[in-house]
Amino acid sequence: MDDQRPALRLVGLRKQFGRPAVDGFDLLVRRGEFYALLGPNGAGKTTTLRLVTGLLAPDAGTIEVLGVDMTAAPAAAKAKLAYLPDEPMLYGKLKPFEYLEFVAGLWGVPAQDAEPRARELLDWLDLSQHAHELTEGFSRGMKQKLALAGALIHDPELLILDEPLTGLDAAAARQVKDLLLAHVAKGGTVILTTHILEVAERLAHRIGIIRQGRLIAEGTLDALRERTPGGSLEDMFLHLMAAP
Ligand SMILES: Nc1ncnc2c1ncn2[C@@H]1O[C@H](COP(=O)(O)OP(=O)(O)OP(=O)(O)O)[C@@H](O)[C@H]1O
Repeated sequence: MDDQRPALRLVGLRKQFGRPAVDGFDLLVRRGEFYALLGPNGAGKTTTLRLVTGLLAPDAGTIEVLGVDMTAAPAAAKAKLAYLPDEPMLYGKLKPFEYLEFVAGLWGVPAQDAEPRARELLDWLDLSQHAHELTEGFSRGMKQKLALAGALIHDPELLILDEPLTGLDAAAARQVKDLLLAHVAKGGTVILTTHILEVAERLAHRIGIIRQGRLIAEGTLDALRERTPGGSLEDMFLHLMAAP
């Protein structure tokens, strides 16, 4: 049955650029999970997300999005997900609503569905008062929030985000976190990378730690903490990074 399929299954995923960036990555994320991927700079997090979202082709391994194979059926697999890159691209000459209409059109969302959804997202992210401004004048955080709205406009089942909270002020970070939690509350799946351990601690059902292109530890916050008795997630993370 469709519902039994994981949101994401990676088996033996590999990609190298001269040297391995993703080096035999296995991962299983269930539907309705909030999964945080942590790892030091250069560990392979962004490359993994770019493989998963079909922006890069793997050298080896399989990627299954809600049961659909990314290599065999890329269009069907991509339709089930949305990707928010760490530096999203907007079209500066569009206003927020025009941008969302444009993205909705790319996904084939009918205008009568796209319009109320766009308004709801702009309201939620506190961007409605900027509805008549061109996005080229937006601050970095405002652009990031609008890009998130664009990612959500076709109501994807799986939402994949690369460092979505970096550079946001406290209010914006709260709006984005609430939106992600709402996505999970209605049955969607969220996978994000973050360097902010507190985000992983507070939001994620499970946390995966990646080092040198491999998943080296994974579990709930409590399960991971047991690996470093008395320690915090930060202690455990630094301990794992320091291991030979
Ligand atoms: N297009 C590319 N060409 C060459 N090397 C690349 C390319 N993309 C990534 N790499 C290399 O792959 C490795 C993993 O990079 P990646 O960006 O996936 O790491 P990351 O975990 O996202 O790091 P960060 O936390 O700094 O964003 C690095 O050694 C990086 O230099």
